[in-house]
Amino acid sequence: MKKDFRQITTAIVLAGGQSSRMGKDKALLTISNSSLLNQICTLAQQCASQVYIVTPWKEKYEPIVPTGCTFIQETLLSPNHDSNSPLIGFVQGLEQVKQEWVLLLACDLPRLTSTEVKQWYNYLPEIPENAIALVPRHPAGWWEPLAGFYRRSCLSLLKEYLAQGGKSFQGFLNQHCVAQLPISDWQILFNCNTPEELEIIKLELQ
Ligand SMILES: Nc1nc2c(ncn2[C@@H]2O[C@H](COP(=O)(O)OP(=O)(O)OP(=O)(O)O)[C@@H](O)[C@H]2O)c(=O)[nH]1
Ligand SMILES: [Mg+2]
Repeated sequence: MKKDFRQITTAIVLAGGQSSRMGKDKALLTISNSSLLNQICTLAQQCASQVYIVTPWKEKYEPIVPTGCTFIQETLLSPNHDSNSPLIGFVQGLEQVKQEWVLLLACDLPRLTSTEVKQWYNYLPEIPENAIALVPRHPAGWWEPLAGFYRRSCLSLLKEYLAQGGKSFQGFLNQHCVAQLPISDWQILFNCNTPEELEIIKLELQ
């Protein structure tokens, strides 16, 4: 019987950054009457059998996320900082995952659709056993790590990487066998980081 990868995939949504370029919390930005965090969680629920939201600020987001999502309380590792990093948030989330695959998503991807993500699943059965992830790679060479799939089993490699002083997804992914997730239209991964980018997206989607 054909394996249903959605049944063995947990989505992790990261919602813990400083939004310093935006100047206000990106997760709470509203486009077409719902917040970016609500939109990405809704998409995640349509694409995976379980949805985790990793954040240090559960109380702030609880009222705005769809029923059925589970919060993972992130521990801040440095008392001098209000946030960790996407990589550390991911590791803390991954520690709770029981399923074989994780669909990792940032909260600031307003053009991403569930239709697109469901198509990505078609590539999962094809990827080699030794590939730890299936992630888009921009033609210029960098990875788009916050919109892709990871094997749960890469947790030990991630911890090793952090223990050796590694900090970035780019550095981590460059060290390992990673399958490239084909993206036909890069606009779909448009990242809404600044007020100017928010204006563009509001004009387009509202
Ligand atoms: N859980 C968690 N998520 C994070 C953390 N840092 C960033 N993120 C998330 O990772 C995604 C992409 O991060 P960025 O676009 O760099 O967001 P940011 O760090 O808030 O924004 P800038 O301060 O402008 O760089 C967003 O969904 C953030 O909420 C973190 O320490 N913990
Ligand atoms: Mg971003």
